[in-house]
Amino acid sequence: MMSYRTLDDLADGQTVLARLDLNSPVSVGVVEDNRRFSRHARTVRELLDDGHRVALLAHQGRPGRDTFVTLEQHAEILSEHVGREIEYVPDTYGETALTAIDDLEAGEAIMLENVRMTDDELPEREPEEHAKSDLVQTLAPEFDAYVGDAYSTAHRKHASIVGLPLEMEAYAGRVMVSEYEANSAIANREFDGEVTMVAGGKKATDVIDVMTSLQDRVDNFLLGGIVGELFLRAVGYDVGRDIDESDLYESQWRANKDRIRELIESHPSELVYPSDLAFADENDERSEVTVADVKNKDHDYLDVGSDTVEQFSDIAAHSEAVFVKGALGMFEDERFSNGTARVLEAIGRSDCFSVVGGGDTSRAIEMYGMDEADFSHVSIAGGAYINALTGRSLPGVEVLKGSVEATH
Ligand SMILES: Nc1ncnc2c1ncn2[C@@H]1O[C@H](COP(=O)(O)OP(=O)(O)O)[C@@H](O)[C@H]1O
Ligand SMILES: O=C(OP(=O)(O)O)[C@H](O)COP(=O)(O)O
Repeated sequence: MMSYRTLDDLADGQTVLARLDLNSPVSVGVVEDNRRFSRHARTVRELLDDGHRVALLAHQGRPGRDTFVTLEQHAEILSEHVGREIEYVPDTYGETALTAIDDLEAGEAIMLENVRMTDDELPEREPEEHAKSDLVQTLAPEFDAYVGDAYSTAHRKHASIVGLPLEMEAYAGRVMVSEYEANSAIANREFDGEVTMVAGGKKATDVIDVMTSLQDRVDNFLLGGIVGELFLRAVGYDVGRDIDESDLYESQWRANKDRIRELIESHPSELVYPSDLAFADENDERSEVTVADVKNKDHDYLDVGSDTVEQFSDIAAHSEAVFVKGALGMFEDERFSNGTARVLEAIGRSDCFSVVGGGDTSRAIEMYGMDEADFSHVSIAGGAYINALTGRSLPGVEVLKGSVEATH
């Protein structure tokens, strides 16, 4: 359990600065709604229903990227989820922002401007350093309390994540609590029965970080995606290749081949390889082949095959806990969704403790008609989820634990 204060400890009638993570996909300048809005809406709605005066702080993208936009659309989307109007303020901590904060009435919320549009936010610095910044020194005195809800940014030492809570009475929001407790369960090995991890997707280096860290805590690593292709290569089945101009296969092989070989040598029985794969045949339809029958790299193998799905589903169904990082196939193309969707369904049907992490992978749940409630927890974090799985520190969590005496 994380030692922290929560909204249950917040006194009545406070002026609250709440840091959310509403960082979203942006296509041609349009911010896409996603589960980060619905999740953070719970914290915001609770603060408003309890009569607090609320200013929201969040970020979008990074300078120089096409996802780096204002939070005007975020305020509109969040208002829909909260069911109350949240006024967008095109300023973060200047006079316009301070006036808007001062004008807040009980039960009202405003959305301050993208905090990454300030100079103080982004440099990775120690909390004590960030606490001295203009951003922190200007905003902190305007509020009674800081609510840290941005779990999916908690791996960043940014001013609004680690500086503000050092200068204010800090509380963990509902997203922070649920994400931290679910995602840390595997690192703390809170299970007696079999623990299984679905290790897939295209960010192989991240996944291999997790596998290396959890190698003594996980009983079955179900290998798929590019991760599965890399492990198959290490045992003599070189079936993978870079698709189009992507450099996801060869570069991640070079970067990880030694660690892959170390895992194979130290934990051979925990590694469960795909026994068959799927590809698009000459009619552009899904076709399957056993790994042993792949003669040369004449296809892009974009999913695990049906025999693999059956084996993985059975292992997952008999596990006490299952953690998912990365998809088993290129599920966005329905022809290659079988691995990801069928194994997720098997996990959802079982009574195991299940956590699905990663922005892309967790999207498969809605895409294939599953319900988030089928799983113990569906994380909205990517990097922070990796840190939690590997037991690495989350500065945004540590500062909440340290800033006030523990009450939980
Ligand atoms: N065999 C494969 N080849 C290429 N891409 C794959 C393959 N299998 C899965 N993927 C891709 O992996 C992505 C999901 O994994 P990843 O991005 O690593 O995880 P997340 O973003 O959920 O943390 C999906 O977008 C899927 O298209
Ligand atoms: O989307 C985020 O991280 P994620 O892609 O690891 O989930 C967070 O908002 C952090 O964003 P950043 O990786 O630009 O610091």
